[in-house]
Amino acid sequence: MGLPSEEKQNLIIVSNRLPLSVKRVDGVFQSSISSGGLVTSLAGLTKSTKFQWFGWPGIEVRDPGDREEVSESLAVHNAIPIFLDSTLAHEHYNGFSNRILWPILHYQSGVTFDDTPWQAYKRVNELFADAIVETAANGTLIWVHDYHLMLLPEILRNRLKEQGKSCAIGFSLHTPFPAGDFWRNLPVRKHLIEGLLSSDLIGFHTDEYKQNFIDTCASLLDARTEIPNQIQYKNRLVCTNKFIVGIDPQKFTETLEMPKVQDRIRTLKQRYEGVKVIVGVDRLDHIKGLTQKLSGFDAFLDDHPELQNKVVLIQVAVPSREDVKEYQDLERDLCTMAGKINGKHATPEGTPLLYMHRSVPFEELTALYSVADVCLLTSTRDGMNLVAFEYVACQRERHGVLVLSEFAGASSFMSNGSISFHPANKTQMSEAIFKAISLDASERKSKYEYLRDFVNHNTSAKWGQDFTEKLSQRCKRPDKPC
Ligand SMILES: O=P(O)(O)OC[C@H]1O[C@H](O[C@H]2O[C@H](CO)[C@@H](O)[C@H](O)[C@H]2O)[C@H](O)[C@@H](O)[C@@H]1O
Ligand SMILES: O=c1ccn([C@@H]2O[C@H](COP(=O)(O)OP(=O)(O)O)[C@@H](O)[C@H]2O)c(=O)[nH]1
Repeated sequence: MGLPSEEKQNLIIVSNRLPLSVKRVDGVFQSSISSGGLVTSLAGLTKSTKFQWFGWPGIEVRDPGDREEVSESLAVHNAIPIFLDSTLAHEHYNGFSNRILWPILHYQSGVTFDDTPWQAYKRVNELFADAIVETAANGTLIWVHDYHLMLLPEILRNRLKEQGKSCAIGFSLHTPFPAGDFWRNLPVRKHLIEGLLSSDLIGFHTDEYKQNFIDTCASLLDARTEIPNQIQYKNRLVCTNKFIVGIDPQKFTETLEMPKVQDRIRTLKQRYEGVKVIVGVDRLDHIKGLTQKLSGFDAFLDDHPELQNKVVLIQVAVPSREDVKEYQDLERDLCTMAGKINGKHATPEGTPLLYMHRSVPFEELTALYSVADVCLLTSTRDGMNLVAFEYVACQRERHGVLVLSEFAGASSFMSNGSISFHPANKTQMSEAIFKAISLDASERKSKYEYLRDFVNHNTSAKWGQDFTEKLSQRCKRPDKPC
């Protein structure tokens, strides 16, 4: 299945972050793979679908010659940079997207609105539209991703019309969409929803996020929403649906088979012989519930003195959004907590917590997933959480246990094969960890098999095919009910 081959050539993907982030080291441009689940999910599509990927390269490049050099190096990966000056990029990405919009989408209170970053957000969405309209041809499918670009569908639709072009526009939100009154915290909420409603198809990770969005359209804009998955607004019909984002499980299986990864697995197994390994991999972000995780682990160590030196938590906290004060404060708090936990529970034989504040290369990550008996994910809210999928993809041998917060989007699909808990309840977290390390082999196997089938079925390739196929149908029959 998937798009007919001529349409595969004609897909544009747009996200704030490109798969490669560019840096200048000693005057030379270098690119490295970007972090985070959005890049993982879209990169997983590249095997099955051909597309051009527009986004911000992560660096300011002013000189035209330099811009050409960066563009050429990214073109090899079908990536097209949209250059932004650093103040504008900062206000858009850190100022509005990550200090205002991101917390509201994740039910965090106390957000203060400010007009300067909002103006930057609008400007960046316009600059993205300008760049895309240049390249898009009549009939191109344009698939826009995430909260940094919520105004883009409307601006794009207007610009394309001015140029006499007609393209189907799809939008996927990678975060939750909040329920009830929460969205009201944002004074510019109406602009953003209207921006999205110029799409033909809007995708969410779960039914809950989709329904929250539909309810907001009805209450805020008086849009007609009686027919399931359908929003009628200003004479346009917009379809919404759940599309399950995933990973490329084969990439993990193949990496695990590499001799050097097998060597690394052997070394780690020897190092942790007789010790239960719990792994956590999260961007350093409030939504990942990292302070809750460390408190819960501390409670677990208090509750089980008999397990001293027999359990270790290896927590990878991937640096993220480091220019935002709230993220800097969180980093400091975590460092302090990690020190206190080890101060309290360490023995001459070792420390129970290994806290790593850095990125981990992919091969090391797969080895780490593979040797872990438990994966502990404690998100207070999380669009999906692809780490949960990745852990399962590396558990063919061990049948390790996923301990997953009920607030991760992934929990709506994976709760049957995992141990679910409320991240604000450290007693529950401690009990969940204990249960995970105590499950017998047959219980672990049946949970693993359930999750394996889910992860192998819901791949990133399938996600991309399902969405683009639906979008292409909308393009041909825009008035057809969803
Ligand atoms: O681009 P960054 O600011 O470095 O942040 C990384 C990404 O974080 C968010 O990821 C989300 O998408 C994942 C895949 O759908 C999902 O599993 C996860 O729950 C989300 O948090 C953000 O939405 C992306 O735009 C960022 O690129
Ligand atoms: O050093 C690392 C460790 C992990 N990841 C990847 O970051 C993604 C995290 O995605 P998830 O959906 O769990 O959350 P997000 O960070 O997007 O909110 C996963 O694919 C991880 O493999 C990464 O980019 N760098």
